[in-house]
Amino acid sequence: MAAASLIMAPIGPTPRMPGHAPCRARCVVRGSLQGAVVNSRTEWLTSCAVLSSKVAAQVPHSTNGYVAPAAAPRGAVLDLVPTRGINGSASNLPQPLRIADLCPAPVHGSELRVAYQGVPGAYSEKAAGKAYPGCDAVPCDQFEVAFQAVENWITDRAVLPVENSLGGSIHRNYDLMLRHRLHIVGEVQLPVHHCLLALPGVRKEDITRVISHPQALAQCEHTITRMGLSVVREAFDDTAGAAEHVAAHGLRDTAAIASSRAAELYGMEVLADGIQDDCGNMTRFVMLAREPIVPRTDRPFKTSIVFAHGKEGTSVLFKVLSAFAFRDISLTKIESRPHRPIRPVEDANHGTSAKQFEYMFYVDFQASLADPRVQNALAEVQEFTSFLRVLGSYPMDMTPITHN
Ligand SMILES: O=C(O)C(=O)C[C@]1(C(=O)O)C=C[C@@H](O)C=C1
Repeated sequence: MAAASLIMAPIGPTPRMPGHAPCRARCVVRGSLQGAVVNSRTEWLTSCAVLSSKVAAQVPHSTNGYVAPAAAPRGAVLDLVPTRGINGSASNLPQPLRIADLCPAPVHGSELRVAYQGVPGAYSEKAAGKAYPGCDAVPCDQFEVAFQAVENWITDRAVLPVENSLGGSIHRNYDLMLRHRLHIVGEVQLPVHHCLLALPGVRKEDITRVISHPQALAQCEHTITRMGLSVVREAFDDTAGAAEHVAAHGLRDTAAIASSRAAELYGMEVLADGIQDDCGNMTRFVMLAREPIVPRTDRPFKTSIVFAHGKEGTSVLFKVLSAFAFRDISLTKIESRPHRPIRPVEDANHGTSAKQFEYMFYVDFQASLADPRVQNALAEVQEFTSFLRVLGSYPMDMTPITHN
């Protein structure tokens, strides 16, 4: 266990943030409901509020790492600032903690609050329900906000997409996992079945524009072309948000790619069903928490790590991968992301100097951190690398997938 505890050490629990409310705090609703105080969870949900951040260094024209759409401002935006002390008093002075504030996050199921990116009807909301049946799914307007919601004790978990069988990795979430101190505690795979939605009475011939999440547009690219629609495609924050936008603005020349649940929620009609380019279209989501779970060996586990090449020496990537191969540990995924600083490379023979990208490597493998083979492999990997972090060791999603 020595290797594992050494590696896990820098990722301690996230402290409860002073000045932030525990889960059931009252919150200020901004936007069109500015100044209103949400008194109950029901009011919160019916206001269809979307958690919004004061994200430091936020890129103004980029959402989810994609080029921003010409999106309408959200109607109601929920800020993370509590209006009252944690005990409900009107004072801004720090209030003493009560027993209730110290209650651990509820275990699996009811009352667990789970952050997801998007609005109700988004696939991520469905993934949150699959991961934690009966949970309170809390919509967030950006991935970053979902991370902050967990870190600041607004929610107990976040469920976020990391890869899709057609579109590949959702890089933004890989970068955010590195920047934040949350732990992967599980994964869920969700079949993604897209529909083309329009306002009631609108025909396919009326449509000149299709809007959706960039991943959804990419997943339906060929089908939309094959349907012979002469449309421009525009990126939107999330699939259900695109449907909500068409409905809210009465856009009769615009269709949205979203789920059939989004159609029901926003009063849209399904013009075409199952428009994803592959009927096996699937997105993998990870569940994130403030604390890691205790790894076990009595069921299939996956472990996700990230490391940086960094140290001098050759064949680092080869050596790292060999550490797993020699121990018969199957890798399920490897992803590389550029990160700063870019390294200057001198060529002594030609007297030139060039700059080379440095990378973070994300690796998933099919074994538990409690397995001695994994602990030995990681101890070895630490020898070759300048940075190593275990993002989580968690049960694999083994539920049979049914595509409808
Ligand atoms: O927009 C949504 O509905 C989402 O949940 C986001 C998202 C994604 O980020 O990939 C999730 C699943 C689908 O692959 C399409 C979009």
